[in-house]
Amino acid sequence: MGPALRKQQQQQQAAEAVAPKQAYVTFLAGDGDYWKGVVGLAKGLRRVRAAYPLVVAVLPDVPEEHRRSLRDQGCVVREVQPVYPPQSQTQFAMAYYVINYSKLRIWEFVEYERMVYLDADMQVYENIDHLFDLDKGKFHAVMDCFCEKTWSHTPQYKIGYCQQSPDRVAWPEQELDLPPQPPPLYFNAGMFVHEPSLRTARALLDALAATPPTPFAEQDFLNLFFRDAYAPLPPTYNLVLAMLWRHPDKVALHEVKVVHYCAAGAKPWRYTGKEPNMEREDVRALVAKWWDIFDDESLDYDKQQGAAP
Ligand SMILES: O=c1ccn([C@@H]2O[C@H](COP(=O)(O)OP(=O)(O)O)[C@@H](O)[C@H]2O)c(=O)[nH]1
Ligand SMILES: OC[C@H]1O[C@H](O[C@@H]2[C@@H](O)[C@H](O)[C@@H](O)[C@H](O)[C@@H]2O)[C@H](O)[C@@H](O)[C@H]1O
Repeated sequence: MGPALRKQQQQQQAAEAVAPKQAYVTFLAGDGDYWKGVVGLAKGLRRVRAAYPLVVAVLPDVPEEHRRSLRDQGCVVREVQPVYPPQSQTQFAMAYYVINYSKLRIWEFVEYERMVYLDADMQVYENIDHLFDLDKGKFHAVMDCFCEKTWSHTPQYKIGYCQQSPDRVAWPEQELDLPPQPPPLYFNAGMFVHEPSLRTARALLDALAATPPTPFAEQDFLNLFFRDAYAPLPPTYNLVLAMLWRHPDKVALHEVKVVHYCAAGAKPWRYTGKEPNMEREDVRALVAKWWDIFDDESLDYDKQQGAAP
């Protein structure tokens, strides 16, 4: 090997040695408008001086124009192949949820030791880099809420039980057609801390092949797969918007670090304010806050001279 090639290889090894082994990661599918959510997220992470890059797992159907917009915002764009659940007649809570199984590909990003996953319909308003220091071997995520209509297929919705306020409607002990215990703690799969590993990636896909799909698609599956490792985080790290009207006593908006715009009609880039609860002042303010960041050109990657997003 000539001296020039040896020098280039040493430079490459030196660069790899300092490359961050940790990153934020999100998922983008289709040629629709979720890319705007990713751009907002990249700018939001830059605004809070996140120390790590934002990786975007994109399905092959994401157009080059959208990928360019993400790269222009400093994102690391990684194409992944879709993951599908076994064939079934399952009715997903939302028909498009079937593509969300492809989120599982992020366990294959083994150039990173630890990643924080965030849905593209989320925004980070305070620095959360400390999540990368949480205990390893656990699955850190925020508990979901069972009160929205999207849960109407579940026994807990039917009796009005929600893990967010377990004392509001106690789980009946003697109901014949109900399990004797409430469901195990269940997380929202819009934000979680995970450790990429090919072994785990393989185990996830093998388990998926043997698991009949259920209404909340990969979220149900991840709750099943990580049921013994789940470690709940406070709702400040993933404010599922419905908490504002379903469990207002559990929400202190000034403490919220991450907002998840997952209620019907809440996606800021499509917001009309006409769907139920979308006319609320707190929701309007959170949507306006998202747009303030999205429209802030000073947060664009090129303006920050390559600062970490
Ligand atoms: O057409 C779509 C639908 C979903 N997603 C990705 O999948 C995530 C989960 O979907 P969604 O946010 O709609 O679920 P929700 O949390 O609103 O139920 C999104 O945030 C995106 O990251 C996407 O990229 N394109
Ligand atoms: O594919 C299933 C999805 O399930 C979850 O969304 C749900 C959940 O938050 C419910 O509690 C809400 O009622 C509902 O509106 C919302 O869509 C995740 O946020 C998303 O990333 C994805 O895993």
